[in-house]
Amino acid sequence: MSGTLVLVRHGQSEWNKRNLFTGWKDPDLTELGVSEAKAAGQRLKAAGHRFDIGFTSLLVRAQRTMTLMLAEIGQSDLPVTENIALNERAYGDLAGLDKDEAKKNWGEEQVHQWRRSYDVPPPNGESLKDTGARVWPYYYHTIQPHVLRGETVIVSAHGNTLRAMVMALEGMTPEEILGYEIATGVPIVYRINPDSTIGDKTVLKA
Ligand SMILES: O=C(O)[C@@H](CO)OP(=O)(O)O
Repeated sequence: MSGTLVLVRHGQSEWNKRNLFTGWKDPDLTELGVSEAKAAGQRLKAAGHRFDIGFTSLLVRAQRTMTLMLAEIGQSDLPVTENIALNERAYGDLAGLDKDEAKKNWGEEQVHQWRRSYDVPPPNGESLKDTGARVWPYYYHTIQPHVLRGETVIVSAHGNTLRAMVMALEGMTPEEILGYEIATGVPIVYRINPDSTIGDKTVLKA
């Protein structure tokens, strides 16, 4: 029996709106972020998903997105595990800086490398590879066993932790992940076969 894995990036945060590097900082959702989370829940409900377990990070934007989605689905009592492994990539010295200011200071190409490359870490922060080094074991040891048992699993996390997960799930190369973006509040639904291959993928856009 195949299992289902749903990945959702949190709704817009205060710092997404202000264009600031966020990482492990802990801003809340904006009003738009709250609506995005509710809309994601409504789309999951309309697609008929009922969850067996949820996973999220220690950061309020991902936790609140999970709570808002589950309320829409009518599953506010779902067991949800919170783990630091799903926290956003640590942005080091960039956390709290304006993304456009950073481009002016260090140049567009350098900032793009820090934000989207596989293995170039921002100063004192994590590269995507470093982030993957904590996300992948957590996925394979803790999340995937539920999916392979045929359960339906929801993960509410962050742009770069989800990029790391998608990279592993889809077998993307470092070049392919460079151009891959994950939108806020748009569920990505994978049906996963018992041998861990992907059956199909659906993106629940508005
Ligand atoms: O600031 C951050 O933590 C992330 C996600 O918003 O930014 P980006 O991946 O776009 O560099």
